Amino acid sequence: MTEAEIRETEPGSPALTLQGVSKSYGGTHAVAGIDLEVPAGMYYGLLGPNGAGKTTTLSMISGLLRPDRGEIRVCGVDLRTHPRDAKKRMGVLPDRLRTFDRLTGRQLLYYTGMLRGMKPGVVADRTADLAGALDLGDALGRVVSDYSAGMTKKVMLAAAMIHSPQLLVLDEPFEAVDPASAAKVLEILDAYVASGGTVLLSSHGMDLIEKVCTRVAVLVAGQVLEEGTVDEVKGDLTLEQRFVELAGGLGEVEGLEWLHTFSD
Ligand SMILES: Nc1ncnc2c1ncn2[C@@H]1O[C@H](COP(=O)(O)OP(=O)(O)OP(=O)(O)O)[C@@H](O)[C@H]1O
Repeated sequence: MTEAEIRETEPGSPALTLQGVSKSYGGTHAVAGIDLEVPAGMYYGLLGPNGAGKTTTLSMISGLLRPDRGEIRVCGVDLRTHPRDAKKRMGVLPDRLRTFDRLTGRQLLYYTGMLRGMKPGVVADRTADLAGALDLGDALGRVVSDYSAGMTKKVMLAAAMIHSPQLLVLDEPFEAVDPASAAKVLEILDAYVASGGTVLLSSHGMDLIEKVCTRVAVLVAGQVLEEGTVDEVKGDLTLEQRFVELAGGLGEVEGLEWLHTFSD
């Protein structure tokens, strides 16, 4: 497919679909046959308590893990049968900040651009734009292993966006990012979504999800317990209250009385 064809996703056609997707690790059913449809041109939130299967789901979507069963389509392209076509439509910020951290920020973005088949001049221009927008200018000459957690996240976000994909898959994009930088990243993402891009994000920040997402899916124990617009899912509650309810409520904390008797 040509770049022009790639850009021409029909308005309203899904940016991502999952059908019957499952993944087990030994005896642990991390993701148990989920269906999801993420419409194009919106923020879509994937929520769930610790261990619910969010990272496993995002890793399968980004092609880092192979599902045991089920089908994943990125802008209509089957990830299993056409992985290159599907992956070039996607930019990914993985959960753990594993990257080629012996490279400088500039080298990492150059390397990413080359892997994406971009022209060096375009990579250089976009690197300058992204570094300016994300306040990374001074850091580009330093190796990524010397970055703070927030700076690493920002340079990896820049790497996810450099080839202007149709879908951004972001696992906890704002964790460790300071509020001023987070506001800037959101501004960039808002403009991206307004121009038809799709952001699938996983976050434990309920306020953020409630503020930016049009639709959400709540994953609990590897299954989609609830899916819909934010208003549909939260009903009369806040999204956080609804999340706690779906995750099984607060329960009583018992058996930690020893914590209240201090040792010498
Ligand atoms: N590599 C692995 N090997 C074995 N079990 C795993 C592996 N990765 C994840 N799991 C298990 O799969 C389940 C889902 O984990 P996953 O990391 O997808 O959850 P999550 O929703 O992203 O959690 P969190 O919010 O804590 O990041 C958990 O029970 C976890 O222990």
